Amino acid sequence: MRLHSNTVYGVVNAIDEIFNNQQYADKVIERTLKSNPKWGSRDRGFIAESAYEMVRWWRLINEVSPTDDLFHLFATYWLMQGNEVPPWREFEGIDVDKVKQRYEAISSRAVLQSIPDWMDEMGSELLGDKWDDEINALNEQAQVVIRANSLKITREDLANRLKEENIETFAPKGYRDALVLAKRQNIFRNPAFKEGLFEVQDASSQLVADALDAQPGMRVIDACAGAGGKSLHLAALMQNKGKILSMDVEEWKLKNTKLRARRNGISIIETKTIEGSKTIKRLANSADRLLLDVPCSGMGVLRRNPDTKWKLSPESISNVRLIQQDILQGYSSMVKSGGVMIYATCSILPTENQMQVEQFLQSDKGQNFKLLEDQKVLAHESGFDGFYIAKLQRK
Ligand SMILES: C[S@@+](CC[C@H](N)C(=O)[O-])C[C@H]1O[C@@H](n2cnc3c(N)ncnc32)[C@H](O)[C@@H]1O
Repeated sequence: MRLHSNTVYGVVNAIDEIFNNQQYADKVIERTLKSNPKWGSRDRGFIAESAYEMVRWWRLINEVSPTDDLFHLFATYWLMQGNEVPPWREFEGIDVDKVKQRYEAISSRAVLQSIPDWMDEMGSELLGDKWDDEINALNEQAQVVIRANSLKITREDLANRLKEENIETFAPKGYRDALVLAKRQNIFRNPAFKEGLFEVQDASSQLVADALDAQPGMRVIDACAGAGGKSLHLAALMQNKGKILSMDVEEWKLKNTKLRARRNGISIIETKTIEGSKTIKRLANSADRLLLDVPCSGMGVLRRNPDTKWKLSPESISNVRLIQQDILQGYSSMVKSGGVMIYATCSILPTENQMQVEQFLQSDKGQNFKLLEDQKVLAHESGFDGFYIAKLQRK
């Protein structure tokens, strides 16, 4: 593939923003693409993919590159992808053989997998034999998965409709509404998306609403609803009958939920910003089903958000674990006796998952609950994101 200097500069500038100005990768890439409307879809694809891959392999690239100059780092990345580097002034000092030698001399798993040492130690300690395969899988590029909005279309009809537009998909087994795109592409501009026929949602994430077993007519609370991905899925499973209260501490996220609900043809979602413990207390014993899709480290979704590797720390994981336990303790009272609660994370770490549930069950509040089942979804076993889903019932 031939390199073009304007797009390489685009990648290098984006990387500069991400690492030297501590900006979020997805926001920087979105801004870069927006500010250059003349770039065609190939150029956009090149910039987004190269920037994400450089973020993913940042530690390894830095180890192998002759210097920390951003063009040298880009050239190292480019060579490591099996490409050739053109004789540009920016790439002077790059010696292909030396890059190869430096790469071959590395034996540390943390460097080869391009993760911080602490993350490798934590993963190995908590996941044992499974860590090697898991971190390998978490470094792969994520597939684009969509969920057919069953309120408007069946999965089969959606697949046929996309096929008419030359978008090939396949239906993974075990996920009733999921379709995987055969080729990665930006699907948000597709008219079917604007008509609310599908949402982009990983297959593992689609297991969460399914596990809650919400029936039409029920009263459901999604207490950490964010931009509403799971609320929308719940509404579809409930055939848009009953009531879903989508709550979050961040009001702006709930605004997004409302917009998405309208596009999806959903009328049963009401949103409420959590102002404090009073908001929760007022809802005691009110829900047939309660979803706690809690904030987490995101260690199960590193494929989608590779910059998480560089933003997390053992301290930030300890902090989020405190919030998770607080949410379990404080929010579980909203479910009625006999009702079902799901505790879910997009993490693969047992400390955020089964150990949190065990701690809850051993606490005073947890005495009222029993664990029905839990799913520990690992990326290397499922082929999709890493998730944890525990189903508990209030006695
Ligand atoms: C994993 S995300 C939720 C994703 C969302 N359910 C979806 O499917 O798109 C966790 C959410 O919890 C919210 N959050 C953080 N602390 C919270 C708290 N104490 N109570 C409720 N929500 C909280 C965050 O703002 C974030 O939107």
